[in-house]
Amino acid sequence: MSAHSEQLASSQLLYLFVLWLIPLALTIFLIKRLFANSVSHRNSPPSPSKLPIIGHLHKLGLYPHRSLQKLAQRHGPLMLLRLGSVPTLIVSSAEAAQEALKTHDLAFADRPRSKLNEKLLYKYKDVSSAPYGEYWRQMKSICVIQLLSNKRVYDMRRVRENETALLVKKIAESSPSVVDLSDLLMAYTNDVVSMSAFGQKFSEGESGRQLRRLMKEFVSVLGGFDIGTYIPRLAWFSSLLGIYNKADAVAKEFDEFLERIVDEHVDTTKRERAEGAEDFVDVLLEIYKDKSITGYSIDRESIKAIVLDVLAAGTDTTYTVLEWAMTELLRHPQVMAKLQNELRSTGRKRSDIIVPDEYEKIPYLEAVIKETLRVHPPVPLLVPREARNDVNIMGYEIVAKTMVIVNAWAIGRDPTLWDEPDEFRPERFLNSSVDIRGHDFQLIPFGVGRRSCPGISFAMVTNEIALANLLHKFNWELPNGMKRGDLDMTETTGSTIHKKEPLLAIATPYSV
Ligand code: HEM
Repeated sequence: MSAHSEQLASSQLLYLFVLWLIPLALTIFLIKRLFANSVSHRNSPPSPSKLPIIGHLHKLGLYPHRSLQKLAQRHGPLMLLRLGSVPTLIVSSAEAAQEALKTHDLAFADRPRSKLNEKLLYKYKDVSSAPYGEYWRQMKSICVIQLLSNKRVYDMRRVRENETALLVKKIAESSPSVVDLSDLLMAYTNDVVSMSAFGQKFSEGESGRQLRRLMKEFVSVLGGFDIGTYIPRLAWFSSLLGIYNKADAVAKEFDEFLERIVDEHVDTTKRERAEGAEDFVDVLLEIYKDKSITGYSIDRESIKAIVLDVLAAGTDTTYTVLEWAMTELLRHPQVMAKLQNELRSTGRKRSDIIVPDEYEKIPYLEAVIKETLRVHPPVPLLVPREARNDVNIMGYEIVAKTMVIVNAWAIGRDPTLWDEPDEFRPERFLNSSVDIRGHDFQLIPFGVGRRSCPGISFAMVTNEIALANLLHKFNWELPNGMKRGDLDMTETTGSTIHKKEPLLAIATPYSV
């Protein structure tokens, strides 16, 4: 979802606030030094100099993945920062990521708590923020086995095929005018996710309008910066800004929306069931009614929390890949031409919707998507973890409750792992076994281990079918004589990184 401007405004306001704290912090720092006793330190990872109260918060800047990469180049692949009062381990190399996420997967399998997560995510009853433990294990296994397994994702192919056909139709009808690809791709991914989750579209009708507005507000509040998370005694400032009241209001309205969805599914006569497959709410209600399916019961709140997770974790992230892939293809016409040749050389009819799947692999298409995930991982710092106990990692002692941030963006651009890491060159994946499923630590856009993303297959097939058809059926150029070097690559701020300016392009239907 796009909440760019709100996120930017709130980030900038908070950033100014953090800057205002610097003189205060410096004064306290000097006073403390005057009275300081020598303190014994454990063998902690290297840490840049910090300020009292805010610690290293001021070093994050508007693009933390970039600032942290620069810091790691000076201080090493394991750094210990203090974000306010929160000790935070920053992991910036493939080797360190393997140590943290594989060797010590269990120790780092928790998520940090925050007041905003608590308010917006049903008191941590969703999968992504749930504390590590039995409840999380049950919810995660419902996602992995019941909702997002390869079989379920395959069974839901009609939704993807219909939405892809619609996307192609919209673009063909707009030709030769300029199309806002960002807007179209966001509508496509959001509709695939919401149709799969509960059989309704984001882009249509009154309920779609409400959902679009709600998601925008939800992402803006959840992705915004809450100083109270890092400096609890300054939580009053977040209250003053109205952040917590806003979170309560959004949570309440979202809950009413999800209640209605669940009610409509309970009373199947009230809704037209999508042809063919069940949606996620149907599956969750079956488990709710019959605990023998999973061996444990779930309540109504868990159903709503899982659906909310799917919307929050699945829409923005999936769309971002398509937007950056099309941006890079427009910047690299020779890559686009090579992909089009591959797609068009197989003797398919122009009107057919191409459905790449496990039976029909399209190697260069896969390579383009992997390269996009390497250069533009949608969630560059993954989702923060938290140490469940004291851990010794690469000779350093990490204390329980330390937050862990893995800079997947920096790892994907590490020159010791990748030739010309800033270049978009899908060929690097053609004769390589490096994959995105969390076994190759130089490419981990979906995370690794117990807490890794359960939506990989869903996201990959949703992106592959759309990209294959956009490139098979159309030739693309930039509008108004724009040169490819002029394409604005500025990123948005926030936890999921989009292109800041919408991607505009002209499509011409391809004819043999
Ligand atoms: C390109 C698309 C996507 C990307 C890049 C992505 C990335 C991620 C990342 C980095 C994590 C945290 C992993 C970790 O801590 O190791 C995550 C977790 C998660 N993702 Fe995704 N995701 C995507 C799509 C999806 C989709 C489509 C769904 C659901 C339909 C989904 C559902 C989740 C859930 C529920 C979690 C929490 C897992 C847990 O805490 O155990 N994601 N995702």
